[in-house]
This record gives sequence, C-alpha cells and structure tokens, in this order.
Amino acid sequence: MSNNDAMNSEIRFLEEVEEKLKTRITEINALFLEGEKQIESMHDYYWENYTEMDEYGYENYDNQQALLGEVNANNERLMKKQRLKKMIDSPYFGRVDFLFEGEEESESFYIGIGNFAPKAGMTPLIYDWRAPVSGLFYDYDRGQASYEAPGGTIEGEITSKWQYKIKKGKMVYAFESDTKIDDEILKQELGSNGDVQLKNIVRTIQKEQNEIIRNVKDKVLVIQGAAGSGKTSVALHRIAYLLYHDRKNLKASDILILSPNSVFADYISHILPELGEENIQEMSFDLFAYRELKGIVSDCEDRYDYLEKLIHFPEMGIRESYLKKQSAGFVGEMEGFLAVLEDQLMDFKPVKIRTLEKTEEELIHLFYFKFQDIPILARMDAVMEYLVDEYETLYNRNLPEDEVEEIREKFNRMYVTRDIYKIYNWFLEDNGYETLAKIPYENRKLQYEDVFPVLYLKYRMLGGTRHKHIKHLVIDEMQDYSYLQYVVLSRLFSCRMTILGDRAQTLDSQMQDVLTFLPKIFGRTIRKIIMNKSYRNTIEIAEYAAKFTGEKDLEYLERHGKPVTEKTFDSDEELLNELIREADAGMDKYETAAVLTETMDEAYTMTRMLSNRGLPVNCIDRDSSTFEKGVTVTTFYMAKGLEFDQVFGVFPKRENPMTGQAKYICATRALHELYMYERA
Ligand SMILES: Nc1ncnc2c1ncn2[C@@H]1O[C@H](COP(=O)(O)OP(=O)(O)OP(=O)(O)O)[C@@H](O)[C@H]1O
Repeated sequence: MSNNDAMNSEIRFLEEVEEKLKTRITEINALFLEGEKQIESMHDYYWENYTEMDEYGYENYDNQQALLGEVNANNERLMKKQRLKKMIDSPYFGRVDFLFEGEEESESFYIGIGNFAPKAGMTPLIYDWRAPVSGLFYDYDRGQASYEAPGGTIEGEITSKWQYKIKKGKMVYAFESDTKIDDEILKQELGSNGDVQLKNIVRTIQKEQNEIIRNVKDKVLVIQGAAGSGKTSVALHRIAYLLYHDRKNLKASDILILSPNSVFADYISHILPELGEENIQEMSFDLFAYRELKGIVSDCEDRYDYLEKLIHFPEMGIRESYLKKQSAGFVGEMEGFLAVLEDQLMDFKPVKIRTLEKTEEELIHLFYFKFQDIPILARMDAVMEYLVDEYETLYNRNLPEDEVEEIREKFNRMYVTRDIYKIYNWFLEDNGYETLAKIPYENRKLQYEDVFPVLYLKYRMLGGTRHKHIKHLVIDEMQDYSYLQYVVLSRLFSCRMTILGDRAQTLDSQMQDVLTFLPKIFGRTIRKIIMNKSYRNTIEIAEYAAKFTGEKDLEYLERHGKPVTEKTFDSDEELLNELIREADAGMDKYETAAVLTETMDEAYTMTRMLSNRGLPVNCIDRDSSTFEKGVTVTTFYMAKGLEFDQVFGVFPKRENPMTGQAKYICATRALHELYMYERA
C-alpha cells in the first residue's frame, strides 16, 4: 500500500469509529432514559403500595434491591457515556498489527483510553491501554513478541506499529514506526508547556515504566527513581491498571495514597478520572498522626515546622535529636521500657462487684496471665468485662449500664495514669532524654521528633486499628519517612503497597536510603525497581542539578533548552528587576513559573515584593490546596513533586546544611528554564 493509500485508509477507519461511537452514545442515551423511567415508576409503585407490603418486609426489601440495581445500572451507563464522549475527541493513539503464531494474516489492534465495541459482546474496535494485548504496544518493536493473556502467554510477531495524534476528532498525524514509543513523540510531549496538573502518559509509557504499571505479582513494590523519572505518573497509572484488572475485588475506595500535602493531592487528582476511574482517597501522614493523637496532646508540629527549624537553627542539634528518636535503636529502647512498664504503671487493689469479691492476687493473675496478650492500657477493661460476665453468669442477672461504667472507672483507677504523654515522659526520663514540659492537655504541643514515638507508644499500649478496608497503599516521597514511621505504617496496613521516591530528594541535609531498612520492616515480600531515566528536565537543567547530589548512572532524554542562569545580586532591587523581566518574557510562551525559596518567610517576602511591583503571583503555603497557572511563589519543600515551565531559585548567599538538597529539589522542578539567583 502506498503512503497515501495507507493514510486514506487510516482516515476512513477514524471516520468509521467516530460514526460508531456516536451511534453507541445515542443507544446508551436511550437506555439511560428508559432506566430513568423505570426508576420513576418503581418509586411510584413503592409509594402507592408500601402500606400493603407484607409484614416481614420481604416485598419492601425486594423493591429496594430492584431499585438499587436500576440506579446502579444507570450510573454505569452515565459513566460509559462520559468515557465514549471523551473517546470521540481522541479515540485511539496507537495500533499494533500482530501475527498470532500459526496464523497467516496479522490482526490490527487499535489502542485508546478505553475499550470500545459497537455492540456489547462484539470484538472491540479499540482496546483499552490496560488490556493484555495492549502490552505489545509498549513492550516491543517490530518482530517476535508475546503478551500475557488470562489463559497464558500468547506468542507471535508484530508486523507493524502505528502512532496517532487525534485531536477534536481530527487526525493530526499518523505514522508507522518500528521503534517502541518514538523518542520524537516523547520529546514533543515533554517539550510542550507544563500544565497546572500532572499529565496522563498513556500515549508514551516507556517499556520499563510499563513493567512497573503491569506488575501484579509483588506485594510491596519499591521504586527508587531519579527526579522526573515518572514515579508519580507510573504509580497512578499502576492504580488505574490494577482497578481495571481486578474490578471484582478492588474499588477506588480500597486504595489510599499517602501524599506530602494538599497541593500535591490536587496536582494529581485528575489523572484517574481522566483514565475513566474514580478518584482515590489521599491523606498526609502528619495530619493522620495529629488526628490520632487528639486526646493525648492538643497540637503537634509537622514536618514543615521541623524543616524550618532545621534551616533557621542548624547548630542546635535538632536534626540529631530527630534522627535518634526515629531510629531502630530508639524503638528498641521503647520496647525495653514497655517490657518493664507494668510494675510502674499498675496499682492493683481488691475489688467488689456487688457480692463478688476479687483479691489483688486474683487480679494480678488475670492481668499477667489470662489477658497478657491484650495491650496494657486496654487490658484492665478486658479483666473488668470478664469479671462482670462472671458475676452475671453466677447470679443470672445483668448489671445496669451505669453500674458497669462505675465499675469500669474503678478498674481504670488501678492504672497509676492512663495519660500516654506522662508515660512517654517516664520513658524519656528513664532513658536519659530531656523530658517534655509537664503541662495540662490544652497547652501540650508535640515537637515533630516526638510525634511518631508517642503514636507508636499509643498503638503499643492501646492497640491500633488495622485499616483492613485498605487493599492498596501508595506512599509517595518514600525517602521522607523515617524508620519509625514505616514501623507505624506496617502496624496500620498489611495490604499491598507501591512505595516510591528518590533518595536524592530527601528533605534533610543528607540523603536517606529507606531501602536499607524497608526489608527489615516488610520482610522479603519487597521488590525493588530503579528508574534512572529522567524525562522532566532539559539536558542543561538535569546536568546542572546533578552537581548537587553526586548520584551517578542517570540517563536523560535528549531534549535541549536554554542554559541555566546562575547570578548573584547585590541588592533585592536588581534581583527583582531581572526576575520580573525573565518571568514577563516567559509569560508569552509558558503556562507556569515558580519562584522557590528556602524558607516560608522568604517566600512571603518575595510574594510581597513581587506583588508590589505589579507581578501577579500566587503564594503556596501549607494551608493552600491548589496550584494555579501563572507565577507561584513557595518554598522548595512545598514544591516537591510539582513541576513548572520556568523556575527561579532565590537563595541567600549564606548557606546552611540543607542548602544543597534545597537547590537540587528546586532545580529539578524546572521543565524548560532555570534561573538560580543568590542574594548577597
Ligand atoms: N512515559 C512518559 N511519557 C511522557 N511524559 C512522561 C513519561 N514519564 C514521565 N513523564 C513526564 O515527566 C515528568 C515527571 O514525571 P513525574 O512527576 O511522574 O516524575 P517523578 O519521578 O515523580 O518526579 P519527582 O520525583 O522529581 O517529583 C512529568 O511531566 C511526566 O508527565
């Protein structure tokens, strides 16, 4: 076939697909309206007849179930319609022609964001990018290939591969390529301007990324990936893949992502809906801890408070103290303390439940032997319930609720204290650490270094709730969680996990490689994958950033841009003039720019100075929840995970131990242009 013929046949196929998509949407619309009518008439029937329904409620129940079934079916129709409407805009982006082993003619498989068959049960015209056969598109060039189908491995040969760009239903380009995902297309995608949200990458998923996305074997998958290597993108596409392949057992509400902050959560929030899935829950671990510690302390510092202190007071030993309290050694000391705590904590006294008397020895026996497996602060309750039960069985009568409560209090008074804050202070004192201020609940604010130790103590003493309903946990920025935080996480979640991060981006003066201790915590179920190729930055920016880390073996996509500008200014005036000039020039070509500082105070000052000079900026702090088009001012640590077309790093000339890491994180946020400014 000549090139022209091939193109014409592609355009005819596109037109055919669009026609069929429209017909299917019309059919679904009709079914939806029919469903609405059904629902309405079921409602009418119910209201007319519910007084006469059978007394046991069977008929009522059946009616409710039928109604629910119809409502769900209509919701599904609505979702399907939305998906198909999106597909009209761009129905597919790739095609593989595959010659099955033993066959004579190859079959064409078009690949898009969803499956599409003109009628239910018919062979699809388009295959979802997550379908088994679509793996061929991402994993192979022309030649021998295979894919995993539910029934086993399918062997054959790829005879041709095509890539398309279809926009608003029109073919922008279609070309046959014999390489995997053409680098030129990837460069085009990356060379375009940054969105205010992370993009979906289905068109250009790379082979090594695809391997991670389609991994269903490993219980705990740990991805160490360079800045901009696509870790977050891959983790989200993996979720979409898992949801597609295990629809029966896995729902979006069964998945939780631990993310650094709300801005980041917003930044990634549209990807799953775009891929036709519901969004998933997101939570910051610090916020979770804060909520869990209500009742023990009235306030807690978070990671950002800790970082600010670290930058402002590098000489005060804050880091050393934090690291100590997050270490395996410290957990060991807490365990040692817990092993001997009972003697210090308990003050047994004989008790009476009406006429049933129990001596101190009997209570001690129950407490130390019968119920020894129950966490210590929950154990007295178990002893009490056991004895109330004994009384009620003996006298064949139930005790009133309020009396049981009085008895419970009497038993609880056998604890010297139930205040975990006080108990933590005992531990600190016993082990030679500085103790916390002995103050009432309302005034207690935990320093960040104590937040997770106290939470650990709480779970060990009261027992923690296992979050059994969560079937998959995603931990982004894994390098920023401490040993102790992982120990707490492993107590809370026993599900499958995708853990991803970059040791070079640790929010500390030194890198932390969590892979040195994760296997100890999660066992041998861990699989580690390294992603070395960076996609975000131009070569100029990536090479500049690499100077700060000493990480080797990094690969870059050959995308060039403007050289990095490094400048020192004698006055704010000069710095602002230059920054505004470059940002103004950028506004013509780009969508997003960021001015990144080391501390929040510096970010507020920059916001004020830039606004005063008429540059509209949006300041992101820990209370922000979205990031917008235009110029953003924030700290390097709030900008983690985000990216901007232009980045202006504004740092004081005086360095502190965090400066290297801060500059690295700042530099790797830039897609096209990077300016590193210093104020004298
Ligand atoms: N296969 C791909 N095709 C197109 N774009 C990609 C691909 N992989 C990654 N990217 C792009 O590279 C950029 C970085 O991706 P992402 O934010 O997922 O990386 P990351 O490893 O989480 O980065 P960081 O750790 O630096 O925050 C994004 O713009 C993303 O769209």
